[in-house]
Amino acid sequence: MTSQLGQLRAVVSPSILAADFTRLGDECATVLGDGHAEWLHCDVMDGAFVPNISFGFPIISSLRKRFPDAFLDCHLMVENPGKWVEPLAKAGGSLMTFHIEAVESVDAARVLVDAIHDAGMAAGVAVKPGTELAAAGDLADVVDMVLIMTVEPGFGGQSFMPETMTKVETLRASHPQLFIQVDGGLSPKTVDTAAAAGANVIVAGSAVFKADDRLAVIDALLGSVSASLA
Ligand SMILES: O=C(CO)[C@@H](O)[C@H](O)COP(=O)(O)O
Ligand SMILES: [Fe+2]
Repeated sequence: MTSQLGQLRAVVSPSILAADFTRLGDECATVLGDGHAEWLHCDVMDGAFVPNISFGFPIISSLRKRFPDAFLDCHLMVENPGKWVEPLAKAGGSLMTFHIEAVESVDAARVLVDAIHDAGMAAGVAVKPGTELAAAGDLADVVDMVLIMTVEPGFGGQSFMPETMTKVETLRASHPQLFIQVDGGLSPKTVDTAAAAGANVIVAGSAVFKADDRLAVIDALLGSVSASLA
């Protein structure tokens, strides 16, 4: 399958969970744009699949209105993800990533991937740190991206789990062109480990939004991945 995401390249996706929600649009404007971040990572949590509630489609829809050209990378930590394909597409999501743990079977996941594509979005599948790669790996030929969680989903600001890198290495060895995203605890200190393992999409919340120089952090993350891809 040809990925909707284009050629393999370094991507940084700042996680808006770490932004100041009272001025979310202006926060996003500080990281988006030429030579800055291409994507915005939007963590949707339902308080059931994960023990936290974050934000939902009205926020995504507002971001779409303010940033018509932004790539909205939506990480759905929700039960019954199929229910949310149409609302997310309507809100303007560019990519919908669902958790393999939230679907009944690989066959059900394939149906969901088709629905996401039919709704005009790219499709991603995520695996928690304790979940074997196998089920999501089976989908690697039909999705546009696989997300290997590097923390337990639910909260920002946690520590990167290096033991998850074996999954990234295995996936990269079998899928040289696949977009592989890592999410949780990524910073200029941990990115080299993820980049060397084969990740090309780096989600970073705290490391970007809590930094004095956000663009310098984004540059450092992009530089690490670009060097590994070269
Ligand atoms: O999906 C999640 C957490 O569940 C992440 O996207 C976090 O928002 C990343 O935050 P940092 O670890 O980079 O602060
Ligand atoms: Fe996330």
